[in-house]
Amino acid sequence: MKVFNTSQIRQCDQYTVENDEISSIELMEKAALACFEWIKSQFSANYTYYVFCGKGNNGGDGLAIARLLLEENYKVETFVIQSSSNFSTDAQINFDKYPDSVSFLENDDFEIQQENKKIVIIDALFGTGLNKPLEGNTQKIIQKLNHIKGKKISIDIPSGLFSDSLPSEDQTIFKADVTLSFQFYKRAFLHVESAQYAGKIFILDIGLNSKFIQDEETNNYIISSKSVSDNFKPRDPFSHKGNYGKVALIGGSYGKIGSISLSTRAALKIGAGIVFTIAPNCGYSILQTLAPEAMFISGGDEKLITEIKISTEKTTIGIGPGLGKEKLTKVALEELLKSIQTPAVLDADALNIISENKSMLNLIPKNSIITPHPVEFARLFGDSKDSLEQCELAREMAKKYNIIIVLKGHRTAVLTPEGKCYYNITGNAGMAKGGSGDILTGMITGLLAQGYSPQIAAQLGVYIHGKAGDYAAKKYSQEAMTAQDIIHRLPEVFLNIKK
Ligand SMILES: NC(=O)C1=CN([C@@H]2O[C@H](COP(=O)(O)OP(=O)(O)OC[C@H]3O[C@@H](n4cnc5c(N)ncnc54)[C@H](OP(=O)(O)O)[C@@H]3O)[C@@H](O)[C@H]2O)[C@H](O)CC1
Ligand SMILES: [K+]
Repeated sequence: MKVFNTSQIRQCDQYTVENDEISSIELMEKAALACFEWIKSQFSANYTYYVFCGKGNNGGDGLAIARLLLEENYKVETFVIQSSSNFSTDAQINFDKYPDSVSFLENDDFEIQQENKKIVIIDALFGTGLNKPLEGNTQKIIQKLNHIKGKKISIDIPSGLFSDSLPSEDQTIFKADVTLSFQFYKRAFLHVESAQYAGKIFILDIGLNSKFIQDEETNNYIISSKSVSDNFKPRDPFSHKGNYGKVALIGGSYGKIGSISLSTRAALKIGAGIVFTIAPNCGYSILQTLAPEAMFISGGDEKLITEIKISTEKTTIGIGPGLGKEKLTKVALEELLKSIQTPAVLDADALNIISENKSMLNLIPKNSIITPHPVEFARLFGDSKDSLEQCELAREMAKKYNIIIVLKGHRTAVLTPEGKCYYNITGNAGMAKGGSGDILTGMITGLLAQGYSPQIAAQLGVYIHGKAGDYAAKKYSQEAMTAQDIIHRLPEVFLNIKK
């Protein structure tokens, strides 16, 4: 699913009006109707709706939603911000059509009775036409709204938030519980600094022109469930274990055998045919007990990995979880990287070792997948001022080193050597716990071994990982779920991927 910037969304809007049998006012009505239907499906008529509208098309949406609510006898109070700007053409039409009186807001002296009242505040003040940070009266209005208790819904985007950039710390922005946005994710919804204002995001289809959407180029995408099922390869009934690849997960050190055992179990559970674990000898009994399906290969020492003895020709390597950064381990990693010709997966301490020996970056086989969290990424490639800048730096580094970077975070992003960015929108805060990353490493390595291309293995890996995490949260709660529960919920994910 493509992510467009504001100017592309505007062009798509315009193209739809010029090429389809729909006028801009009809498109606004369609957008308002989609919001109204959503609201109706969630809230009863016991609520009072306070609709705050600007003078642009976002305000036009708000006025149309308020009218639709009134027409079905919901209790509605509508406010329009008084400003020197005129209404946009379509907002004016909806203002004229509004069957009740509206209150014009000169400043923040409006009153909302909160006692014992179920209230919904609808924010249709500013949308994608925001041209500068809010100040003066608009700023005061939004600050006041942010202090009122009630359900808060933003139309298209929280007012005060820009679609394509991140806010500064002192920017005033409406804080929504829910954002009902039209047709596309906006980039701001995919970065933690801005997404926190949007709450839960629902993308409503308003039928914008599909040819435009198909032809218009972008470098940013969402990994959709459709792309996952399109790329997913069901198992061949005539196959044997040799058809599903050979994996070697390498890592663990004294006290950190758990991490490589999680990777091992994830690789097994994601469908890899044959799995080896290379770990220090202290991990032997633990690994053979926790993952009896996998074979153990000694990493050469009791407590750390000093040698990696595996033929890398037909084996897909995943290295890093719990590895440690001892000098002998670094040498073993260096030797391994020099010997691999095919893409591998590098995570955690494998990346930390490389960040302390930057020349090793050039040893990473092309099309390999590295899976840093933001701090590991910064150690490798330097600091960034925010997550958007870090994402752009990752895009450059993926191109420069010809690798795939899985930048983990609130919305994990997969950056490719072609400069594309694929955001993952599955997953939840219950996964922000030790061990989740080790599982992702095992999953991506297991998918790569099964013959998925590195880019698809990375995309499927992050999507499936997040989806399994969502099932785990549903069953055990975000608080009580642990990383292992992500592995346990993989069956639901596979049973639900359309084959
Ligand atoms: N394809 C779609 O997604 C559709 C989107 N719709 C809705 O349209 C808006 C975008 O509408 P637009 O009219 O372009 O812009 P806004 O409504 O967001 O805002 C324009 C008005 O806001 C004033 N403005 C802008 N920034 C500020 C500011 N910092 N302080 C005060 N006022 C500001 C601006 O005034 P100017 O005088 O500065 O021009 C305008 O008055 C989109 O978000 C959707 O909600 C369609 O309805 C359906 C299709
Ligand atoms: K808004």
